[in-house]
Amino acid sequence: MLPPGSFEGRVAVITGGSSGIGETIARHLAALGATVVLLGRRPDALREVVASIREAGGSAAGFAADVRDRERVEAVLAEVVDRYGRIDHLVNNAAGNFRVAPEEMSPNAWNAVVRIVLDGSWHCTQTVGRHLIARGGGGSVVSIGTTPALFGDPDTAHSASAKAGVLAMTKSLAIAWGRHGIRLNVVTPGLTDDTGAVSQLFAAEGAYAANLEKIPVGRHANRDEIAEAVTYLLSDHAGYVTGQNLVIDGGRSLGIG
Ligand SMILES: CCC/C=C/C(=O)SCCNC(=O)CCNC(=O)[C@H](O)C(C)(C)COP(=O)([O-])OP(=O)([O-])OC[C@H]1O[C@@H](n2cnc3c(N)ncnc32)[C@H](O)[C@@H]1OP(=O)([O-])[O-]
Ligand SMILES: NC(=O)C1=CN([C@@H]2O[C@H](COP(=O)(O)OP(=O)(O)OC[C@H]3O[C@@H](n4cnc5c(N)ncnc54)[C@H](OP(=O)(O)O)[C@@H]3O)[C@@H](O)[C@H]2O)C=CC1
Repeated sequence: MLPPGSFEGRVAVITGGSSGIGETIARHLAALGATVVLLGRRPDALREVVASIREAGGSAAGFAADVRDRERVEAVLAEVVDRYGRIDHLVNNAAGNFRVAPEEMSPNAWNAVVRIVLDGSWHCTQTVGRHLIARGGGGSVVSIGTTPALFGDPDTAHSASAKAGVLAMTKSLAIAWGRHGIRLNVVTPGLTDDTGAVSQLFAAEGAYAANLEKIPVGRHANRDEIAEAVTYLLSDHAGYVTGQNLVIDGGRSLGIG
């Protein structure tokens, strides 16, 4: 969608870039000329995706890091700046989620998800933001949201609450850092094929088909459709867009709100 070379000379960090939507975002950014840096917990998964992006002619590196670990996040991002001289873009994509009734959720279960989604996004965003401000500004951040953050979901209150926090963080920092030329936005996908969400949340018999029934356009999203929106919002073509939430759910949430 974007002209070739749109991210030439840029460095983009993608958390959870070793699978699902994050992997596809990384592939799109690399194809548009960015050096992509992937963060995730599993080194083998990172190695595989990095090798495949390089085979396709892209520039990529992977760092094993749990985004909940502030010290590790700071150390990795400092190493990225040392190695490449800059970070221009951040995609807060790493997430954890599972279905559990709120009255049955243990404190650890709540924390596991909130610390990945909300704390992890904060650790990465503040660290990258400080780098961007120190270098004189510019740059952009996209965080991946979820429709339950807007409308609620009884089975994923931890994820919905954390993602609502990420949306509020995005709007707050968009105001704070606008004068530094730093833009922050959210992309909120509906259920997207070939991702952890499908296996993690829609594995029960009939759940995937039942969800399909609720979508006006009659199908689930594909990973490229989400990645294209993310690359647009990260790019200079979206230079006047900040603090916004782009919902890409085939009309699923229409009539709910
Ligand atoms: C429309 C679609 C929207 C999609 C949105 C998405 O985000 S899709 C993205 C989908 N992708 C992913 O989710 C991929 C990444 N996901 C993950 O890594 C794991 O699912 C994680 C989030 C649990 C984190 O792992 P970890 O190693 O840090 O955690 P841990 O194993 O140590 O457990 C911590 C606590 O949670 C408890 N608990 C766990 N499962 C369940 C359950 N089903 N039921 C109840 N509780 C559960 C567990 O018992 C423990 O509590 P306890 O017993 O101590 O009181
Ligand atoms: N797929 C969908 O239908 C939808 C997805 N979303 C959102 O899109 C994003 C991607 O989802 P999806 O592609 O399904 O996810 P996947 O489960 O396929 O991938 C999640 C990625 O995040 C990484 N990750 C998880 N926990 C951590 C952590 N603590 N630190 C670092 N990395 C971590 C995983 O790597 P590793 O395990 O190696 O750490 C993996 O690469 C998420 O933010 C999700 O909430 C929103 C709505 C719908």
